[in-house]
Amino acid sequence: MLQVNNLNVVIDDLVLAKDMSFALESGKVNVIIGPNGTGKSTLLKTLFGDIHTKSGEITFANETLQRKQLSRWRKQFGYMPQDIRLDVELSVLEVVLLGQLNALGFRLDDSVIKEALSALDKIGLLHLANRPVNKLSGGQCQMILFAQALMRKPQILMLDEPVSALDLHFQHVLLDHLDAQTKEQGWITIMVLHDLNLAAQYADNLLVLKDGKLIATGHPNNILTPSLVKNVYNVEADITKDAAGIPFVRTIRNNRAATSIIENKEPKEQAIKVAEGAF
Ligand SMILES: Nc1ncnc2c1ncn2[C@@H]1O[C@H](COP(=O)(O)OP(=O)(O)OP(=O)(O)O)[C@@H](O)[C@H]1O
Repeated sequence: MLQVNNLNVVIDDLVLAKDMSFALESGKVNVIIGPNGTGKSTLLKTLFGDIHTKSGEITFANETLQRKQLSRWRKQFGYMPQDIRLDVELSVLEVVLLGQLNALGFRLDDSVIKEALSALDKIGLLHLANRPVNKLSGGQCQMILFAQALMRKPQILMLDEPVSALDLHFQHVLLDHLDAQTKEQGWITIMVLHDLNLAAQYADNLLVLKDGKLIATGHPNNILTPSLVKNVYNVEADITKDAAGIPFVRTIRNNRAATSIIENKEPKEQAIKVAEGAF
């Protein structure tokens, strides 16, 4: 169980976590949703120990996150960041093997290479094994980083918008694989998604953030409602449920661009003046 108690994070006067408390269970896929800039990536980085907390406590398996013991804490994590550029002179296979960096010796064990090749095979990318990663497409890089994260065999796996560059087929390959591995291995998986329908299909538990606050948490079948979507994104939505009770979110166009320009005229002019004053 990963437990977060009364977490507060403030950076440059921005409140990015406000009195946040939640508990995440093993073998479950947890999906964080919320508007841009609301603190989703910051929360992942905070759990990883990358960001100082103002107050609060983060515990996992009877251990509390402490700055003195960061390297030990981080060994429990696999982390696939939002930035998917792979600007290194390495082959795909070498990048996947880096997921096992802690265990690699001077001589590579055949079993480790087989495992990396098998990871690529399972996600349908074995044919890329010897290609240089800096020549891959954005979506291919994202899949390779996913294979690398799986190689770590983490207890807690965090993925920041892991399907942002993927086509429909690979979105489901990645998420199906992630869901199966999470359940099979008993991982705590935490990922950020923007697509509410993917979140509804794959989350065992949704964490809904707004302005640094956890405003709702629970199974998508129970908490994904038109009023939640309106409250979080200021977008109207119809939500229907399929036979399994999984919500399907259809958002409704409302000529927002035209109205928001008129509504925000004054703040926009003020912002231009402030920006001009900076030069
Ligand atoms: N180290 C930092 N220094 C200053 N500001 C930061 C820092 N880290 C994050 N922020 C700010 O905190 C806010 C939240 O950032 P964060 O990346 O957590 O948002 P997010 O919810 O993941 O957004 P998105 O959906 O756009 O990826 C942003 O305004 C960002 O500029």
